Amino acid sequence: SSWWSGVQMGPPDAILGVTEAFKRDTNPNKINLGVGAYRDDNGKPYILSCVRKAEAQIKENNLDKEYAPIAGIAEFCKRSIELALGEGSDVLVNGLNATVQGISGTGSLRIGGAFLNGFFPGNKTIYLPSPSWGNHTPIFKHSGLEVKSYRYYDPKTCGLDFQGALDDISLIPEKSIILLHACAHNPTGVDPTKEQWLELSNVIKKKNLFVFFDMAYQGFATGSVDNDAFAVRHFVKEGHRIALAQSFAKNMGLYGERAGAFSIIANDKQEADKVMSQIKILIRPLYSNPPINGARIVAQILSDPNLRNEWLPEVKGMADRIISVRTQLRENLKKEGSSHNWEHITNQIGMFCFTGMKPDQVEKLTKEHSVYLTKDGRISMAGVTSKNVEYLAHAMHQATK
Ligand SMILES: Cc1[nH+]cc(COP(=O)(O)O)c(/C=N/[C@@H](CC(=O)O)C(=O)O)c1O
Repeated sequence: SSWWSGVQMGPPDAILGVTEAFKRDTNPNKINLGVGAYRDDNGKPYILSCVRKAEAQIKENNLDKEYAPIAGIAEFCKRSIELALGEGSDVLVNGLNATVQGISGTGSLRIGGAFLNGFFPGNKTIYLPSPSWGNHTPIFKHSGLEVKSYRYYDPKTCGLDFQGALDDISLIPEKSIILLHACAHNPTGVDPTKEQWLELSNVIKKKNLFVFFDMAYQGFATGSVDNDAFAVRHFVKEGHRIALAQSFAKNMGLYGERAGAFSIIANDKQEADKVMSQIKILIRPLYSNPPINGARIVAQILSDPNLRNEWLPEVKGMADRIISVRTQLRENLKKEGSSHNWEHITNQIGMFCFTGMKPDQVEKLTKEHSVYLTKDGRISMAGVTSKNVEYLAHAMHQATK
């Protein structure tokens, strides 16, 4: 018999598998609202013009193809953490951060999980919001951490269960790890208000919990990289020594380039250097050193004032298109005569709308209307355009009336 006769067929990925099913559908009206990847108003993937210009400049530099350092391209790391914390941040001035390049957001979270599993002195359990991005649980379980959750989403209001979150957080054993989505919560699109972030910071500090921020959408939620970093910057200002995973997949459209960063903020420079040395030791046997192309593009854009000033309006443009299709979808559902309250479609923020549709309604939407979305009723608003929003509203009304 074969070595592998015991291997079972695994299920398709809950998110990426939706796109596979979408590709097989021959219906010309089909709509892919699965993967959180931006599309323009013609439903096409979008390459930012600042990215094209950065690539041209890089090409002119005739750079070699040597290995990057284990920690990645230094300029990329410096510019990434600077984007997150803001240029004047004390942390950067005092060199308290240990920042490495990760394989996009996923790889940065994974390095983080591995580091925490190896060195976290407290309770090696990470508490995720309920629900959270589908890949968070496997990432942290593979890292060796125990995974638990705290209440976050309120299905009754399709909004934040703030009191539930506070109640659950106050029950988390001290010195545990808590994961927070910095902005544009996935899959719900529900973010705490600024006041609620202040309260969360106080409760989490009182409970002496360690914060791991996942910031995969900086600039993509409100269109402002500074607004979207509010929570991260507030927590750091309040003295939380956080871990942070960043991704440039969405806000620079670098999905397949896999550009991301992982940071630990230490108490002093010496501690940061020791932490950095241990993170490098765990990266080396994982993938040795990261891919250079995406990091070079990000470093070029963030370090060249002209490119950076071209990027900011482009990321705002993507955020604004998402906000406008939210309004259009809600208006068209009203036109369809839907009796449901769809206010959450415009209250929610970022790439996703957590529609509240049940699995059987999702099933109908896909089977009868060729609209593809994840079973939890999450739709990637990036897949909605001014051309397909009426069709979508009609289909959603038929599936939910
Ligand atoms: C919250 C969050 N964190 C990290 C990532 C990782 O992205 P990366 O491409 O590794 O930088 C994603 C991607 N989310 C979308 C794509 C995916 O599932 O991989 C999604 O939810 O559709 C997130 O939504």
